[in-house]
Amino acid sequence: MDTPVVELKDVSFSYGGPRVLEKVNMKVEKGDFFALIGPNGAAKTTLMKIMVGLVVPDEGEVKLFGKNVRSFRQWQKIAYVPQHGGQINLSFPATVREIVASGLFGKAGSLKGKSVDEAVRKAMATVGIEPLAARLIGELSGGQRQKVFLARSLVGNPEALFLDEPTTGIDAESQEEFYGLLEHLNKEQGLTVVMITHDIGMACGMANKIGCVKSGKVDVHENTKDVTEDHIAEIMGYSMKNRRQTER
Ligand SMILES: Nc1ncnc2c1ncn2[C@@H]1O[C@H](COP(=O)(O)OP(=O)(O)OP(=O)(O)O)[C@@H](O)[C@H]1O
Repeated sequence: MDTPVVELKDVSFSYGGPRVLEKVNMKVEKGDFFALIGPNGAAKTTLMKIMVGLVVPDEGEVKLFGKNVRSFRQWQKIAYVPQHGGQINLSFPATVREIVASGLFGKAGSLKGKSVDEAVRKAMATVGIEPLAARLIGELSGGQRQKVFLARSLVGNPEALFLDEPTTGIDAESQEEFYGLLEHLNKEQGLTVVMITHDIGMACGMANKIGCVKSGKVDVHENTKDVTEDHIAEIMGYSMKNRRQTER
């Protein structure tokens, strides 16, 4: 079997107070579409930051592609899209093309001139935003902006993509389109996807593994086709009212 993309062993973490994660053990395998779900404040974002090496756990071991997560070489293989694209300043006069190209920062290596243009063009074409290339990022709709962030994360040709609630605040139609893109990248191109979401329906329908984060632990469900939406909602303690709110 291939080396896992991410492997956590007995990982614990606190921000100074009580532990938000307690002896977490889990693996993300190559080709997984891994959905992380859980109530607000359950530590999903913290867990993802630990996976990509942005937060160092107090205890335990984190490996990315079998090596120490803090190794710069390992970071070259992944892309991380934080919530709201990392609170980018929308009044900054950057074009879509420039934002996508910024995804090559620190990764371009031997890419020069034409190769950079080609990589940027390819990433924009993959998510269907070529017609927006010269538009300013602040002029776009939420759904269009999410596609720009996705293109920026793909431009460095990552092996794994980590997305923190990428469809928050965008309309249902744009969400569907965005999930379709992710499914294509995962199934057709073998990209490993780890995604935090509040959309249980999507998680059950698309992911092959669901990690339920609650009370400092992560409960992983495989064969998600056998796991019903209601079952997951019950485990997570989501009321029907909450589910309707989060799925909007
Ligand atoms: N920088 C920080 N300093 C102190 N506490 C923090 C910090 N970041 C998060 N926390 C706390 O850690 C816990 C987990 O937060 P985290 O953002 O990881 O949860 P989450 O599951 O992603 O939540 P949400 O679904 O609301 O985004 C929360 O109680 C939060 O208040």
